[in-house]
Amino acid sequence: MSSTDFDRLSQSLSTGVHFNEHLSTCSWIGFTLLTILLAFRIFKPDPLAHIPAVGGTGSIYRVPDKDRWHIIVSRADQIKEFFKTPDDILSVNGYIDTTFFISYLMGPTLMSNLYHVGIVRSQLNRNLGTIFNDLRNEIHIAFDDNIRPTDDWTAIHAYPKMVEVVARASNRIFVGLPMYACYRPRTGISQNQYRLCFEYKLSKSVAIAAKHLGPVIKERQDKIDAYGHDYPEKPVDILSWLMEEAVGEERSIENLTKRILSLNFAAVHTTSMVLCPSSHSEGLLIIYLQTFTSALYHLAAEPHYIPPMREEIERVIAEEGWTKTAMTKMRKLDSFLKENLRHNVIHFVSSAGLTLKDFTFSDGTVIPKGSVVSAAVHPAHYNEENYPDSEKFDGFRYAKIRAQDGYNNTNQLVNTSLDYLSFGHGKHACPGRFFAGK
Ligand code: HEM
Repeated sequence: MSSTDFDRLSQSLSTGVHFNEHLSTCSWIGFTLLTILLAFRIFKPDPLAHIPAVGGTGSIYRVPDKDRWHIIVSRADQIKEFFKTPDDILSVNGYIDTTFFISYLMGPTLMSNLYHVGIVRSQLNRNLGTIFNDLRNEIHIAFDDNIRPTDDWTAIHAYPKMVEVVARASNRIFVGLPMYACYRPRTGISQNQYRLCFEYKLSKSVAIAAKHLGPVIKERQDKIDAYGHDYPEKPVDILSWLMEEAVGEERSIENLTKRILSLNFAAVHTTSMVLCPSSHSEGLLIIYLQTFTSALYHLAAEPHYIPPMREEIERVIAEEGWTKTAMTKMRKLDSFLKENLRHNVIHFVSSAGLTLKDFTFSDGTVIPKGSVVSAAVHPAHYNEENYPDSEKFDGFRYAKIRAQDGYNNTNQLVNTSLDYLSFGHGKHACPGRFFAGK
């Protein structure tokens, strides 16, 4: 706009003269620009045109997500390629960040520095034997508090009870007893406050959780300052390991709290239910299914599984006592839980990733940069070659395989494979599955 135009416009605005005229000129310019933009959008070549939409034929297809297309890979050899693709081409974290807006909502370092995931993968898994008694104890009390023995049948809504049990068990191991005490309803903390501790309600929740966690972190920090990281009676829990590894800003109460909340999100909402990485996508009709809740429901539907599992549990405990090793000997129980995840978990896709570069499958299908890609679970879990009579729920399917010579250590709940994708597979396979399996 020239200075004369500008002067004229200012004059018009101040006097009100010719204002409508200017307004209509601006509207025309806006309308023309919009038309050009729309034309570009409509006539721009679609980079995904070569990938058929769901309902067509093809082992790689796309389904509409709420804001983008989601590409699904369904053939076994392509799923194998999918899991082998390096992170700098297919990024799980890129997908999580662009879907859940973690960097925007929780600050950039939560995604750029995933040291808490490493802690689950190494320290937590290495210490499962040490924490086993605390975990068992907590589950015991949580069940007693939530499902009280009665003389007669009592109706219970299983899902909220399981969320509570899993949240308490997880947080006993995440932050230890003093902090965990604030979660306990019997201490007077309201149910609502309790929920805020483990639900993801962003800055307000972070602030509330930090208020509870702050004194615990401070007390531990004082001991570290006085005695170093190996101070006497140091709790064996995730908060201790986070405090050992955190550097710089990550040591702040707020940032440590965010890590704990983030792990709660990963643990609680998957163990009590299954949170598919693409659970956001209404277009995919992703179904949340309660992992252990669905196991309980299945047990109620097929109670003939109860006596053999009970017999096995009682026998193993009589021989071994309640130990982590004893758990590994309960093959029927393990098999039932694994079959439940194979058969009942209808999270249609596993392990979503965002392509950071164009990527070409060996059959020549090009996946353009910026696409979301997932592996389809159904073809893997219902493949007749791997699972004879795959449509049938066979609670002891895996126990029967493990009973064969040389197969004892295979087909366990925590084993992932291209045929079993409930915990994902490959380098990003769920690191919390060993803990969840306990
Ligand atoms: C039955 C319970 C659970 C199920 C079904 C489950 C399932 C999954 C799945 C499907 C993934 C994505 C894997 C991939 O991208 O390939 C995942 C990732 C993850 N899970 Fe779990 N999970 C469960 C319990 C837990 C628990 C208890 C924890 C924490 C103690 C946990 C921590 C994580 C973390 C940190 C990741 C991200 C791993 C990475 O990106 O490298 N999960 N989980």
